[in-house]
Amino acid sequence: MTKHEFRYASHPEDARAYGTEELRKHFLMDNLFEDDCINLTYSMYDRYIVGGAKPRSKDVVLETIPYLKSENFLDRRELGIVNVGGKGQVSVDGTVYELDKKEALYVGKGAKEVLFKGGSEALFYINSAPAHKSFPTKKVGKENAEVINLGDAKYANKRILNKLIVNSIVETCQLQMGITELVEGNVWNTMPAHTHERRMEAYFYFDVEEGQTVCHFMGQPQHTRHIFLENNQAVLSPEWSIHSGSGTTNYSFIWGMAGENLDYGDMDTCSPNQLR
Ligand SMILES: O=C(O)C(=O)C[C@H](O)C(=O)CO
Ligand SMILES: [Zn+2]
Repeated sequence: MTKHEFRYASHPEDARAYGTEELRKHFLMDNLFEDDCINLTYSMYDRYIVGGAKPRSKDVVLETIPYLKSENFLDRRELGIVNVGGKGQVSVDGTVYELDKKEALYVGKGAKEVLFKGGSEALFYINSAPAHKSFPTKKVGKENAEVINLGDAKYANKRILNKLIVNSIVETCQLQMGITELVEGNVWNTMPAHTHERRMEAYFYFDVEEGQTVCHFMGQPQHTRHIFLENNQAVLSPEWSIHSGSGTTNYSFIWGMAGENLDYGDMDTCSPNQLR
């Protein structure tokens, strides 16, 4: 069963007035994984879809949702999947792909059936963006990732960034996805923070130790707000917003984005002491 929610986009000046509940209502996605379901949030930020598939006692098929007005989910879209649970399988039009934890699958526009195989402990995190062209479906294993070491233990932000679905590895129309892993003893991601008016972004936090939390910072650099996230929760980052976080432990997160360009390095960075 494929369930869906809808989120409008917010003007940054309106978002400044949001309190805790409104911030959570508009930006947080806290119910991604439900047994034998696919839970999707369709956002008006670049019409990006964020979701999760948790097949357990049966196979689960990605169904079209009313906002698409298309016969199949991928008639006019592309899809990125990252497994954050135990080893699992995804079948695309009958071809089966094995995904270990932290491995990704890109599915191009035009695929008719995406099926998440039941009977495993897999948890599939999903991002999707509109697509104008069909690129081949491709698995991106750990060995294919582009790995970058970032940060410094002195600033508590030492982390390993794994580019997975980026155009140097797999051709896509808009979608870019990857995993950043905080090294033990480090807690700050994406600090110095940045915005990119050309692209929206979504962050999904996982491998957060039980009982711990991540404080995600958002908002315009001069008007920041925060949302606390638990394990396996995601947050939308509008094009005008920073997206950075600090945990009470180290953790990992998946970043995914879409918009005007495919240039990962296109960021407007702000130094920590410029933030308000
Ligand atoms: O740790 C980081 O820094 C990131 O992972 C940054 C994200 O990849 C990002 O925000 C890309 O725009
Ligand atoms: Zn970013």
